[in-house]
Amino acid sequence: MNNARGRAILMSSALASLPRPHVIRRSQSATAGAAPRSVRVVVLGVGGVGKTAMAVRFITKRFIGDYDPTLETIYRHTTVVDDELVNFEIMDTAGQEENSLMLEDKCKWGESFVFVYDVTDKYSFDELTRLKFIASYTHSRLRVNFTPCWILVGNKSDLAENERMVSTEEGRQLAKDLGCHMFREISVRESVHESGEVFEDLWREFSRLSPRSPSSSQRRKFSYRIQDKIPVLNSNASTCASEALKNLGVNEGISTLTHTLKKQCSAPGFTFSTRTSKESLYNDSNNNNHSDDMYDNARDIARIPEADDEDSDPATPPPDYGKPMRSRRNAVVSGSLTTKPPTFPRARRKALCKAVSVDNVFNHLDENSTTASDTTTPLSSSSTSSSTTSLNGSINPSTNSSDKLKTNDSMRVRSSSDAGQNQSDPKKAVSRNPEDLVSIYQDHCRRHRARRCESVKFKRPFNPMPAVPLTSTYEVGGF
Ligand SMILES: Nc1nc2c(ncn2[C@@H]2O[C@H](COP(=O)(O)OP(=O)(O)OP(=O)(O)O)[C@@H](O)[C@H]2O)c(=O)[nH]1
Repeated sequence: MNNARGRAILMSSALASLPRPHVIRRSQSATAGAAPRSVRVVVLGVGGVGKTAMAVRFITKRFIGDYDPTLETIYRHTTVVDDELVNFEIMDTAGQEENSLMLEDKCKWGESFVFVYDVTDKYSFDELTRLKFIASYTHSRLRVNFTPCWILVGNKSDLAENERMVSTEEGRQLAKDLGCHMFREISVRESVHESGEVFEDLWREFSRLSPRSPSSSQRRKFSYRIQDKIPVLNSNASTCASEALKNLGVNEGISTLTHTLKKQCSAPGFTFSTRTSKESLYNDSNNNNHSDDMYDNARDIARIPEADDEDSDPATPPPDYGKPMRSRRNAVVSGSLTTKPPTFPRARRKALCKAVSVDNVFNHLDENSTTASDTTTPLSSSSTSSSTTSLNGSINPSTNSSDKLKTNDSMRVRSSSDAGQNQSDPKKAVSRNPEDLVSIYQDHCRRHRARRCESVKFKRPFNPMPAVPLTSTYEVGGF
């Protein structure tokens, strides 16, 4: 009996001397089962200073070597800072955006701000005074229960030795003059950790300044306008999207997709964020080209007849693809490729809202080829990741699209009275061959990119996709 007691005492003292297990301490709300605390960060700076590179480095630890001007993107990334789970929402703004009203909207959305300049570019340094003024002024007019954190970052310090135009001292002085809480000089290219440290320091300072998170009603108030327009990427979205496209045998678009991660998927109908409403965009005088593109692409793919569409037959009711989606607001990106188009007026929404798999396209082809009618039957031909199994292994990823069907006309199915004509006209015939669908899809990618590049708003140089499948210069992944 005494022996047993002695052993128990020995064991408990041995256990007590063991190191305590590392416990991730969460904020009170997190332990209570609620979401981790979060902060919304807006990264501002002129084009090419490395905003996207910095955000992607923080999230993926990888460096983007190429430059592709950003459209807007919001990244969601959850990580542990000082034993606390933090959810970062990082808005990577377009450095070439010149619309200051849009900028005000973004500033209202943000809770903390990172101002980035390039140490080899004096202009990017000087511009920050204006950007900081807009951000400060916008925030001073809001009634919010938090204090934003401001950080000034000088990037590309690896080039400083030969090309520096802004000294470290000047950077520090500007941070002081602008009332920034911190100043950092970093090289996103050379250092894996410096980018992360910027965001981690920002979180520390923000949680010191504002121990309580901004209320959700406050957040919602500023979210709707912005998040309806800007795609949201969860930090594993790019991998899923690339995989889905690869499984479909579509190489084209993958490099854009992974390259940007950031930037919107160039494939028409494939949108990362589906919270875009055509009506709301149209009502907003600041926005036009982007919404037009999204609308046109979705319409092109689904072939929804328009009143002013030459080929459309107004008497033909839109096809019923099932129950329309109720609320786009709930359709936040969940990290996978989605083909849900933007919200349209009810009649079009009915036709557009259901993502149609490649299998369904084949079914439609079967149905329509047996229907005797003189009308053009609209078809939807976008593909979801769920459809990939049917094509797995059956598509050669290195298919050259140049000798495949090219025009959008091939997306239509004519009635049986046209069938003979279609057979003689390869452009109008619809092949059951999945490779043809891939080439049609690739063609859409190309046209979409061209249209977007022509957009005056974003001032993007025209850079058509080569017909040869691209190999990415780097890989984004590891989320
Ligand atoms: N040498 C060097 N190049 C960098 C560094 N950070 C980014 N770059 C390069 O700078 C270029 C622009 O980077 P981005 O991250 O696309 O710039 P951005 O500020 O997002 O530009 P916009 O999208 O136009 O707003 C890319 O070619 C990057 O590879 C760095 O620390 N050192």
